[in-house]
Amino acid sequence: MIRFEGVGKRYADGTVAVHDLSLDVAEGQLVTLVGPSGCGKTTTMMMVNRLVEPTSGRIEVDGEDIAHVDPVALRRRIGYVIQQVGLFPHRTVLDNTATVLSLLGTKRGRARERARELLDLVGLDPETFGPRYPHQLSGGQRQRVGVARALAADPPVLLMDEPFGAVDPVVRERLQNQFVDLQRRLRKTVLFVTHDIEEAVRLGDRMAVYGPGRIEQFDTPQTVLGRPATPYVAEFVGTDRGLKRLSVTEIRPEDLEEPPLVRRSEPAARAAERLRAEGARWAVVLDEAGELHGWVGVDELGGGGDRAVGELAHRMNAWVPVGAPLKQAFGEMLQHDAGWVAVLDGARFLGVLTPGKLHEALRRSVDADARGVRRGDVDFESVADA
Ligand SMILES: Nc1ncnc2c1ncn2[C@@H]1O[C@H](COP(=O)(O)OP(=O)(O)OP(=O)(O)O)[C@@H](O)[C@H]1O
Repeated sequence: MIRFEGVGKRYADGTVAVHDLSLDVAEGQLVTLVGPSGCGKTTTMMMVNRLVEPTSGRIEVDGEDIAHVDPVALRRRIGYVIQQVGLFPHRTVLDNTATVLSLLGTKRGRARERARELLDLVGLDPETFGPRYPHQLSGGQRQRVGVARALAADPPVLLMDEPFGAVDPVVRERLQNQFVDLQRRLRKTVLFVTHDIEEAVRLGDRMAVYGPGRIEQFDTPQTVLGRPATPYVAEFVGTDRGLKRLSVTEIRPEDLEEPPLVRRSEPAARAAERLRAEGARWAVVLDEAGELHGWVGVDELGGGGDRAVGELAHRMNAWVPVGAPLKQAFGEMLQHDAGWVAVLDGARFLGVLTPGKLHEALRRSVDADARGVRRGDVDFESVADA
């Protein structure tokens, strides 16, 4: 959708901001451009909507060489969100959002209706926030208006230059999560500039790591963190890149361990006998529908006679949905002081994730057929009642 072919930019004073850049951004992908200050990220982005003209190479948007496209027509297809949101101070939030549509000739009533939809889309109640003026909003809310406004003309391409840079870390994380949700639905082609490695990792389908004037690595966050291409990238992503990978690797069903299982309605003594024969010391307790009820120790079952397992079971609060990041599973383990977490698909129990399996999943994330993966030993000893 966006293609850079040997693109360079030398400013009039001789500064080479971008040197021989080649990069392909596929349709519907979000690519983060990350790197230290002054490495050419903003210049790269501004060449796409022709606010800056390249001095060499060519840039295509949707197969068209943009050097031959009228800049105004080009910008209509490209939403632009910047850190200094640039809202009109004397216009309401609703009018600010509708501005682009009005400029494009949309009738006033329709433009305002669409603006309401857009505010709703970015999580701002149009009734509450529409009539307000920009100074009556928090920084995070202003940024959301900026996103709504950029989406107004429904452009297939979005350029975002440190859009969440000016807000505090808590608000920034909320904006990021919300934007991830939005992007999942809208599937725009997005170039997103940031100097925050966490943000680049969290948001990007792919990330381009910039060194001075050139790209050092262009790959998925998992690969950049797991296999930095150069010492420069390794240093840039940080010594805690292993931890960062936990937040970008999802739990898959094949990562899971199958623990011993008992039914809630099973008589305790019979369950104990069966589990002892299997050499298990505890088991996960499921109800009749296969949903997680809790866990129980074999010794507790042993004295239970005819009572149903369910009466003796402990509740299990350490669980995560399948597809959640490994970081969330790790967090649950720590919070509940548990040696494993249950993984659910909706309410259905799928299996458990153990520290060993978590380690395997991390390896799998960079190399699907990693050889020599150590089998994780399940440490059922350390299960604690949550
Ligand atoms: N109009 C200009 N004239 C001359 N040099 C410029 C101009 N704009 C940018 N530069 C220089 O080009 C280089 C790249 O700037 P650019 O803004 O693209 O970097 P960046 O990676 O976006 O930085 P930051 O993260 O600080 O925003 C810098 O050395 C900058 O000083």
